[in-house]
Amino acid sequence: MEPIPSTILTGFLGAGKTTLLNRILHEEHGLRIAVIENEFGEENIDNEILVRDSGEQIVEMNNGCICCTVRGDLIVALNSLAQKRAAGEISFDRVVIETTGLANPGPVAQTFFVDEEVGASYMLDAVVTVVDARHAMEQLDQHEEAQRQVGFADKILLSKTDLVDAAAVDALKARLHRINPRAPISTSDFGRAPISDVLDLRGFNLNDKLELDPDFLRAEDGHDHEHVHDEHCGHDHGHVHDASCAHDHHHSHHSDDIAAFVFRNERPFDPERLDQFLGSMVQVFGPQMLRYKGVLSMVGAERKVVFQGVHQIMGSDLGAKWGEGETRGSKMVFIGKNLPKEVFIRGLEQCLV
Ligand SMILES: Nc1nc2c(ncn2[C@@H]2O[C@H](COP(=O)(O)OP(=O)(O)OP(=O)(O)O)[C@@H](O)[C@H]2O)c(=O)[nH]1
Repeated sequence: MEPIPSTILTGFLGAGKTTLLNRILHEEHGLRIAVIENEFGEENIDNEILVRDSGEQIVEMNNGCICCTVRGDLIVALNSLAQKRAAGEISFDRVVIETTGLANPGPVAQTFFVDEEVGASYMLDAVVTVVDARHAMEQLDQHEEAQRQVGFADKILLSKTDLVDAAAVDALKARLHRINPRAPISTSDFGRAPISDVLDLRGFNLNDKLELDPDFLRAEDGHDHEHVHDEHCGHDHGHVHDASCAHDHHHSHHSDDIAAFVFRNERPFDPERLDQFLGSMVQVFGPQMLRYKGVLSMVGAERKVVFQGVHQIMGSDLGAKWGEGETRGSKMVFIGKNLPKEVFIRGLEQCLV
């Protein structure tokens, strides 16, 4: 049987996850979605909001979606859903797991790789993070979990953009982009986001498209974001724009613990050396390595190698053939907490032929 595509929906407290799910659960889209509320033992308020007065653990919605509450182990819940599905007791095509606002999505994502039964029945499609445009700046300043949720994202949805002005949205987008240059950002206005922005993103699939904004790469090459902000804002604090300017100003100087860096080189890698190096890096820095992904050129290989990982768990696969006339080379992006960029870059250079 084909593995069931699964989406992890995360976002800080009150970001708008339930609002988004509620819309998905009530919309006619022809998809049969099982929603898992991953509350880990807490009293589940969300489930009551979603399905209203029903005491059932699994509730079928009239558009075919299923809502299910997990008060314990996510692995047990996923396996039990898969068994019921295989037995023909319930029917659904995909799963959305809503994590609690304070959750670190890492362990939830790892469930798909570490548990064999879950791995056989499900395929992690993407981590989708809802970011509250009104409160995110403060949340990112104060809560590492908020940064982590952004760092893990394969897709970011901005909620509550109706409550802030365009300049604040731009400043937030720039910051989110610095934390996670991989994740495309779009908006979810009271949960109104196209379903294609939430499901079937294939963010976790190994493919050889490593989307990176060229501006980000340029910035990495030496441009200083902070200065761009300064010039833009000026230092005139008595100005009318002061409120939002001072805000940007303050945040542009804030360095998030969770950040990304990129490695690029046109020389091919020696696979053995690279394997050894990455193996030892995940041993040491795995807990800080939220997400990494790359398209690599290996010496003597006709095909691209695509690799990615979450913390200590790494995987790689053969990608497409290098095109004729295509410039061969590798690019990798690492998103993590306080990662020693220089150590990674110098180490990776040592693995080149
Ligand atoms: N103005 C505005 N309010 C929104 C938007 N999206 C959600 N909200 C409101 O934000 C509040 C929190 O939304 P929820 O969907 O419950 O957020 P959540 O992420 O599920 O919250 P937790 O489960 O507590 O982490 C609700 O009052 C929503 O109506 C939006 O786009 N604009």
